[in-house]
Amino acid sequence: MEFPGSPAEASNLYAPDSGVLETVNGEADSTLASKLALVSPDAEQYERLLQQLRERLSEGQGETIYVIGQGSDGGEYGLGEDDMVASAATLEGMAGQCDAETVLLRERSEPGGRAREYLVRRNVADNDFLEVRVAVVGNVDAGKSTLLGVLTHGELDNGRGFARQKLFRHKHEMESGRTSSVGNDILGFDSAGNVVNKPDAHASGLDWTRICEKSSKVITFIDLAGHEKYLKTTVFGMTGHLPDFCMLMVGSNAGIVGMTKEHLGLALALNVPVFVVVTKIDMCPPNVLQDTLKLLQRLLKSPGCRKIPVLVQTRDDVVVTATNFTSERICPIFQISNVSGENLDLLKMFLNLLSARMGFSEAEPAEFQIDDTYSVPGVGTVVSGTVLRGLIRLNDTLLLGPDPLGAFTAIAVKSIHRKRMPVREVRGGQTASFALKKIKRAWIRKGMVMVSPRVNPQAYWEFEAEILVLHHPTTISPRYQAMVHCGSIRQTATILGMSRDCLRTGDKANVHFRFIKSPEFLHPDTRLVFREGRTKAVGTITKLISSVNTAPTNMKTQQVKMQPSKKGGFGTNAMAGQHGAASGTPGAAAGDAGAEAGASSSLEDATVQVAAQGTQSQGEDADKEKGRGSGKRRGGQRQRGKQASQTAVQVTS
Ligand SMILES: Nc1nc2c(ncn2[C@@H]2O[C@H](COP(=O)(O)OP(=O)(O)OP(=O)(O)O)[C@@H](O)[C@H]2O)c(=O)[nH]1
Repeated sequence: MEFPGSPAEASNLYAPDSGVLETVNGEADSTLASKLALVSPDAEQYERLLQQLRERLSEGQGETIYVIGQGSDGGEYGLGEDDMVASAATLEGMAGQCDAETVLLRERSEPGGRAREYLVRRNVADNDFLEVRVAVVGNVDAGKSTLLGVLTHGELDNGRGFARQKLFRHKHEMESGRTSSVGNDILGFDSAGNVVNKPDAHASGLDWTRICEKSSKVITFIDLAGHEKYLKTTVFGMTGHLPDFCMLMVGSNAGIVGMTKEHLGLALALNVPVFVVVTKIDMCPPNVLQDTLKLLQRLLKSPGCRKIPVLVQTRDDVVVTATNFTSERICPIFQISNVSGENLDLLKMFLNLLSARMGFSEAEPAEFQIDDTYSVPGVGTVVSGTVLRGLIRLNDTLLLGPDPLGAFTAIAVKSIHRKRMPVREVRGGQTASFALKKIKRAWIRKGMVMVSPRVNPQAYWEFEAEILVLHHPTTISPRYQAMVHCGSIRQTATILGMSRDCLRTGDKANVHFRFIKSPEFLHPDTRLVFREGRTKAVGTITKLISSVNTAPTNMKTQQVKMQPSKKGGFGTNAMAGQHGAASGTPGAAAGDAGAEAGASSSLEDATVQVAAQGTQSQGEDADKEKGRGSGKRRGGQRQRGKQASQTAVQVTS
């Protein structure tokens, strides 16, 4: 393997004190730290080894890489033949008890004999699989759609656009050969790491359900457009679809051109680990390929990127880079041909070893971020997106919002799909879609969320963020407006103030933003991209600002229209996003919803408006609401979803 990064950095990967392999197999216990630990453990040692393997499998969301013949006790690495056979048998036995499979990834010579690395992957329950999302970016014609066609359909390309035809979604894409929308393609691996995609020659596409049923791990490729005119979509794909990794494609003959740097910068700004795939090596003269690789490595090592580029040429390189990849500094580089198939096996092996970055805890309240909506005949409105945290089960009640007033509506989860497959639950890190009853598609925006009533969701008009201006032709000053991309939120915001008089390229500042259209559900520490034409800035949300009495000026007339509704009970205080908290506590809200469900046995009907941006305590709000007579209030039980939806629409119209 070549380590074009500094030798010190590269060798650190293997150094026992590097933090990467510092405790082999995660073993901190000195009695089990010897390379001989698995040779003939007694009952107690075996139990501890087993326990440790279980923990590592849960930490790795069902998989881990286990090293045999290498201790962390400072002894010489490597085992003799008999000890290796005995250790492998012990590992096999432990894996069996964890309901996991072992696959030998690599064997290497060490001074004391041989050392091996095994992938230990838990067998998943029927209809369950590990999920890893990979955003695919790169300049036009780098071969993105072609590679995805080749990987997911198992047929090589002819160099004239044969493989990509299977992926295009729009007629104009077929004609121009350019991707314009965010596309999804899946590649499934079984527990032994074999690709399970088997396209049906008679059917037009892949049978996703079959792939998911047979897979232990499914890689979802988020295929993003390469052309500059679709950059908005590309940014949305990178922020809204929450990729675990970014695959940057570079045509070896074209080199680092067009949007390549832009896309790399975007991945870096969003802290998404990047690997590079250099395509078309079949048609590229060797000197041109070398130039492209040199430029690429220089770019990756530059102060703006600070990556350690690693050319992946063997299966060993794959294991080392894949297992150290989440450290974010390593940047593996593959050189492939979609036409001859060269090195595609290395890329597939790498993809099989990637594990999702997003952890999951069942105890956390559920949060689902919507990145797309559909109207499905016979089903109604369907929302798709990513579960950011927690667990969502069939029949759970979630709060959907914020609507343009900053309010949330209780809905019941009546059907869940993962990759087009009906399931009973989804958890943090997984993508899913939900059919929503009695909710109009037009009512739902990208960036809305569905959260557990425990979350006490608030919607914010304003926030502060620490911003770095990557590029701006002149200076940015207050009142400047640009599009904020944050998760799946995509809305224009105005700069109300900042910690400097004006901002130029390269400047950092604390900036106060205000959304122009509707309040959003935000979290501090979320990364965001702020862009308008050629202006780009990246940053992190530092503070969410309550917006009591800070309704957007462009809503004033509409607010007046909304106020009287003596019958409807929309008192001024209840104007979410205008006068703070709207109604009862979320707990009360959930309770209301529950009560309604009991009364009408239709939870989807129960609309609950919960607090939006108020500074008042929830208790106070609840009291006020009670004082107004909760039964008829919008926070009350009798407000129907339809009515609320209409209200929401009126306000924006
Ligand atoms: N010879 C050769 N041709 C390739 C290879 N990969 C892709 N191509 C060809 O390159 C052209 C462009 O490939 P695409 O997959 O459409 O490129 P893209 O990056 O998806 O482009 P956009 O969708 O516009 O962003 C097609 O004609 C492919 O057949 C390769 O490895 N070798």
